[in-house]
Parts: sequence; C-alpha cells; structure tokens
Amino acid sequence: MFAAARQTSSLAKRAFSTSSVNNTRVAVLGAAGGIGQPLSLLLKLNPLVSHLSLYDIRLAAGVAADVDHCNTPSKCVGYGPENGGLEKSLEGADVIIIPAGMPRKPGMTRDDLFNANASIVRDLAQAAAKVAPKARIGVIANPVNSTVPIVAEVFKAAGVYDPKRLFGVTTLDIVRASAFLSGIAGTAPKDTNVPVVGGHSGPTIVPLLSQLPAGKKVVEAGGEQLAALVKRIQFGGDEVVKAKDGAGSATLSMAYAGADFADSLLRAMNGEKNVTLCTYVESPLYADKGVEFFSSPVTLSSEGIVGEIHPVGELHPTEQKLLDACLPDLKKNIEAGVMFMKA
Ligand SMILES: NC(=O)C1=CN([C@@H]2O[C@H](COP(=O)(O)OP(=O)(O)OC[C@H]3O[C@@H](n4cnc5c(N)ncnc54)[C@H](O)[C@@H]3O)[C@@H](O)[C@H]2O)C=CC1
Ligand SMILES: O=C([O-])CC(=O)C(=O)O
Repeated sequence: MFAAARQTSSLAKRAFSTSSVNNTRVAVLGAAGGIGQPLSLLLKLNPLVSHLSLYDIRLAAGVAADVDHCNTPSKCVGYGPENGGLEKSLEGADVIIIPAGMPRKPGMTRDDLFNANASIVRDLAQAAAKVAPKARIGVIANPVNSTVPIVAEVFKAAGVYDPKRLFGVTTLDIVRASAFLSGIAGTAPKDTNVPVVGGHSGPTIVPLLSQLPAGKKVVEAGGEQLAALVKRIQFGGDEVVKAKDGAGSATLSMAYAGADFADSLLRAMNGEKNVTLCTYVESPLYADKGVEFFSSPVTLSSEGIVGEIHPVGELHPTEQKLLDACLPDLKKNIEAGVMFMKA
C-alpha cells in the first residue's frame, strides 16, 4: 500500500552530486560519536544540504575540519561546548539530528540507557527550543520511545511545541527489515519495502511483512522461518551489540539510515511530493489507548514536516498479535519520558 521504506532506496539509488545546493542548514548534535561521524560525512555528500553544523562535547572541531575537505558544495563547521558552541551550532538550523548519547553494551536493554540519555536529550532540546524552535528534529538517541516524548515536553514547556516537526528516527528498523527479507526472498532490497510500525525497541518494533508480496509469502508459510525473521527484525540491534562485544551498538548502518531519514525531510523541503516514510511521531492512531507517539507511514508536507499520518493498514492475525503486544510497552516508555520531565 505505502512505499513506506522508499526512503531506504533513494539514497542508495542517487549518485552523490557535487552540483546543485539549496540554502538548507543541518545540525548534528553528538557529531563526533560512532554514528555522528559517518552520518556527518553522508550529510556532507547530500546536495540538498548547504551548511552542516557539527556539535559534540568532544572532538567536533576535528571531525568538521576533516569532513569539510570533501569537495561537495556545503560548508561544514564544528562546535564544542565552550563559548556557547551548542547555541551557535543551532543558529538558523532547518533540520537537527540528535545521535548524542550512550550506546548499549551486551546485556543492556535500550531502556537501561534512559538514565544516561534522558538528561542529555533534554538539555540539547532546551537549546533547540530556544535557538531554532522551527527546526525539524530527528531523534536517534535511545531509548527513542522515551526520548522523543522528552523533546516534546521540553518544547511544550518553552511554548514552542509543534508536533509536526518532531520525529523519532526508526529508519534502521525499515532498513533491516528490507535487508533481512530480501536476503530470504531473493528480491532486490530497494524494491523490498517493509513498513515497520510501533516504536524502536524489541517487541515494540512491528514489521508488517504481509503488506508486500515477498513478505506475504513468508507470513502465509508461517512456522520457524517467519518467527526467526520477525525476531531478527525486532532484535537486530542486539545482534550488532553482541557482535561488537562491548564496543557499542550499530553505528554505520544507523548512519546510513539517519542520512536516509534526513534525505526524506530534505527532499520534501525541496518540493518533492508524496515523500512517505515510517517514523515515530505524535500520532492519533492509538491515542485512545494512551499511546500518544507511534511510528507508522507518514507523508511529509512541502515544508518537510508531518503532513498525513497513515493508519497501519490491513494486518495478518500474527501481525495483529505483535501490535497488541507493542502498545502496552510503548505506553510505559512514553509515560517514562513524560514523567522524567514532570519530575
Ligand atoms: N534510533 C536508532 O535506530 C539507533 C539509536 N542509537 C543510539 O544512538 C546513540 C549514539 O550512539 P553512538 O554514536 O554509537 O554512541 P557514541 O558513544 O559513539 O557517540 C555518542 C556521542 O555523543 C556525544 N555526547 C554525549 N553527551 C553529549 C552532549 N550532552 N551533547 C553533545 N554530544 C554529546 C559523545 O561525546 C559521543 O561523541 C545511542 O544512544 C544509541 O543507543 C544507536 C543505533 C540505532
Ligand atoms: O540496539 C541498540 O542499542 C542500538 C539501536 O537502537 C539499534 O541498533 O537498533
């Protein structure tokens, strides 16, 4: 029904360009980290970016000096925390991407990152609300299910909240679902677009495999192959955490996914119509069940903000079960974020 993961292929399809550039400023907060560095590089290569501001509490100047030597038209500048660097990095920002925060170690859940990351995201959001209240914000920092509501509460407290401008970046789930299903089905990843709805942690990640022909076959066959595929999509993050063996979580695939997410916003801002992606936004879909934020296919408006939030569409009974299991967990995660700000 939806080309929900079309964004995962647009970046891959398009050769990086050294021409055409718009007047669009992007800020990356946490730019010197495992995600931040390759994400900044990919954004430097995006012809829809004209200025890239890299902020981190360490090493941002070096990363920016390095990235800025790529001979693409955009300018890249780094900022540290000294001399009001955070606020300077946000001046005039049209898009702010936030990968700042601790990654998991083996044995941890994303929720175990809450104590470390909630205050980091809150403080960055406070600066954004002050300096660039109209920017579109993409939150990568985990636990996304809770950090996005934290940003919303910060913006509400500052009196500048516009739910259409706040996004949780769940693109890696769509990227993984596409990679894993196409690996089984023998289809081209770029044509294997699996909508993934809900949130971004374990059981809150709900892949809707039945909504495309390759996935429908796997769903209808059922059995171990389906169970293993769903589990791999839901726990793909754990697979990387385990393989990295204490050295962090997904960074390179996340940078790819984050760059693709940003590209969707930038393409919509640049006039492309019907840019649709799965992303975690304030949503009416399950608000009656107390779930105020939910990822489903969202069509962006010409401003690159939330236009239309689409419902999840037709579900196979196995997917309905996954969705039923997702909602109570998601509600708790959202409440944790809101409570943190109220406390
Ligand atoms: N949404 C998603 O799908 C995914 C989210 N993540 C999350 O992204 C976050 C970052 O992961 P990595 O880049 O691997 O971690 P990392 O530790 O390599 O990098 C984090 C960066 O944030 C910086 N930082 C810390 N506090 C800061 C502050 N107050 N202001 C600015 N920068 C600050 C650090 O200096 C560091 O450079 C983690 O929370 C991780 O769980 C990771 C993968 C996928
Ligand atoms: O698993 C983690 O902690 C990082 C993450 O969110 C992912 O890879 O999906």
